[in-house]
Amino acid sequence: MTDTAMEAAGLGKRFGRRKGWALRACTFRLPAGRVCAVVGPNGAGKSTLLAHAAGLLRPTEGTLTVLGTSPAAARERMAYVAQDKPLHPQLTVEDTLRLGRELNPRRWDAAVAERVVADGALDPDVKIHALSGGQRTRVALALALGKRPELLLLDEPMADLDPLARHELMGTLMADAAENGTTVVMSSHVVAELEGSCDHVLLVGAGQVRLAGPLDDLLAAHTLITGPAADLDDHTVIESRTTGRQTTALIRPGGRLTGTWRSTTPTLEELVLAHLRSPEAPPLHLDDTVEAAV
Ligand SMILES: Nc1ncnc2c1ncn2[C@@H]1O[C@H](COP(=O)(O)OP(=O)(O)OP(=O)(O)O)[C@@H](O)[C@H]1O
Repeated sequence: MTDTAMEAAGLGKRFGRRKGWALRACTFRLPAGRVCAVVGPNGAGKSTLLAHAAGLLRPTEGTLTVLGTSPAAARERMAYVAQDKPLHPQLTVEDTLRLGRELNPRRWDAAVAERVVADGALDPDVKIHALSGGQRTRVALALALGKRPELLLLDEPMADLDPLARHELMGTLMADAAENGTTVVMSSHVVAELEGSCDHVLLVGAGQVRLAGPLDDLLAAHTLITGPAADLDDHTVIESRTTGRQTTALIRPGGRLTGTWRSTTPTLEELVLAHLRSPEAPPLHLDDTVEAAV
């Protein structure tokens, strides 16, 4: 078993010569056993990255390894829930789980798959095409968890779910991942919900990795300050807003903070929002990759 769940070195993807780069020069390392949030604006490259990890796309340049090997070689040991949750529409819920078992005879955990379906009060005899989007998500997650993956790739898994189902399924997912040491890589736009679940962050913007590392380290590297407008030249300013004489800024401190600033550690949401609003902010890698803080 490797201690690295996913590693990219100079990963780049271009869909056709006339298109721009969907991913470019992406270098990061994700240790095994982490719950990693992949965040970024629409079109940033999150799905493209996850599809590479799942072995559905091949890099134009650079490399991406998962579980210490190529995505193709690791296919049995990982599960991938794509954004559109492709399932066979004519199969019933029960048939779908049976297919999951037949396709994964050595690893299949019927108990967890059946529990996820039962928690949503889904009729096992109903056909997939008759399910709502959220119910289909539940079946897709049941299939993925039933596979007992070492690496679980989830592309916006919660987007279709109502808040209660989202809360309940996130709880199931996190408890299951913790119990089995599963690495989870999950893209999402609902950053506030990731706060209590993820312990690693990959922020992608315009195809590049802008923040990478353990959540606590990334938060600790930033400070949210409020106070009378003053010179911040000694620090890396990610975002700064001044109203009247009051400035609020998210910075990477370059030394001791002088002056009358009130300072706090940002939340994940504050960290992500500031970086989304400031696409020119310098990247920060705290994940042991060769690319150090720039
Ligand atoms: N099959 C494809 N053919 C051509 N271009 C593509 C293809 N898939 C993605 N792209 C382009 O690659 C870029 C990244 O897309 P991607 O779907 O990875 O972004 P995303 O971060 O997942 O976005 P969203 O948050 O909207 O789901 C976009 O510019 C998109 O148009």
